[in-house]
Amino acid sequence: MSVVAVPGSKSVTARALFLAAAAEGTTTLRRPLLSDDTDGFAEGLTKLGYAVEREPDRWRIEGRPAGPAVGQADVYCRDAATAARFLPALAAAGHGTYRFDASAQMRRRPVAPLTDALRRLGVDLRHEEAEGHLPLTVTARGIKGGDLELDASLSSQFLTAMLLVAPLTAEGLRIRVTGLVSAPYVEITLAMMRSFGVEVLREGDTLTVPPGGYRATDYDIEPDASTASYFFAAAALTGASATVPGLGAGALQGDLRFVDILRRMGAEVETGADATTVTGTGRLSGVTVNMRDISDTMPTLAAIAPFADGPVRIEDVYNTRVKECDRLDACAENLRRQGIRVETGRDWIEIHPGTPIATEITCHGDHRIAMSFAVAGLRTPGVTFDDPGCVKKTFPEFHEAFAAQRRAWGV
Ligand SMILES: O=C(O)C1=C[C@@H](OP(=O)(O)O)[C@@H](O)[C@H](O)C1
Ligand SMILES: C=C(OP(=O)(O)O)C(=O)O
Repeated sequence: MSVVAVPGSKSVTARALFLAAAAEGTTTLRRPLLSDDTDGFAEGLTKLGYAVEREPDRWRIEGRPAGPAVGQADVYCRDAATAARFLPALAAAGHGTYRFDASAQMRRRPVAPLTDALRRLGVDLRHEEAEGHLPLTVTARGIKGGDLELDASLSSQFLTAMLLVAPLTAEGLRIRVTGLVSAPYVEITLAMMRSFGVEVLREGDTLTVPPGGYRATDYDIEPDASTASYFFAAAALTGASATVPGLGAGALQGDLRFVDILRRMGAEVETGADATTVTGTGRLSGVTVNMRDISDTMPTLAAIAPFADGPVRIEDVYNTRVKECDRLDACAENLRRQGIRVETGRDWIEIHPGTPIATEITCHGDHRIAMSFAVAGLRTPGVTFDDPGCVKKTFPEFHEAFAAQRRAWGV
């Protein structure tokens, strides 16, 4: 058995930072993720005037339920969609002029359903260049609240942003949601809002959030389940065993369900109260899976798919085309260059069994493409990367940690 220390969850860290900023009192976050996305998020809060004190394993944030402490700020969200989508909502609840910009990669990703929702609530918001994309400026005078319809078919993050800000509005929000993707991320949002004192009422597709009520708390960040997928997949692929403490039956993140796919493919999976173990059995069968709920782990599965004994078909993942890159195309391109037969459609990919040849992986600046193909590289000596450093978005030490794990496994 090999115990793998996986860094903190990006999604939980980003939400905890927002909630801490919005709460009455001082919050301590334990074991936050230290990466480019979360560093960008924390820096964004600092720019908005929140006091964020950072020691490596403990961040302290002073909350301000009235919104940002400064009247003007310029926030650079880097590659982080959590920052680019959650922080403008937080800023809108304050009073001032706040500009948000991001990297070229993040500028290409959509924010329209969020910015439309804010505008419908009366927020003055201007896009500087392309409509529905960063850069944008919010001229905030608080949010009154009310009823909203929200299309979450491109990203659940638009819904999370509106849910998180809802208690800061004067009257609260009632949101009717359509087309939701990545639904488990909304469950993380609701569970964490509850930890900070706010209960959301659910009736079918409608979520009602009362005004007020966030309270500071001490909060432990669980390990990142999407990051854990690389170690679980590596175990399944090589016959090794990976135990990730801190991700057990009570974990918040839907991406832990990736192990159910590995189990269907032949791996042994044990889920304990506070840890999950995957052990490879030497068998990896083909599978057809719907990954709408857990699409950050689509590249993990796609990269190891050639080693299955039958085709691997992944369905209902259109929104992976609007992530750090077009992930369906990036997976297909790299697999084809490795000599693997691949078919793709609007929202699916099918990968046939084969023996990948060593090539340079084109990462498209996407951490998940790099980490996924590093896993598959366990069975393809000589794989290299055009941009290995792109892993900094969520796991700056990935290559070193993965190499150390490999030595521990002897693979
Ligand atoms: O809310 C979140 O923290 C996230 C939601 C998901 O995005 P989508 O809802 O855009 O699929 C996920 O892919 C992303 O990495 C993190
Ligand atoms: C899609 C991702 O990130 P985000 O949308 O938070 O930028 C990811 O981490 O795979």
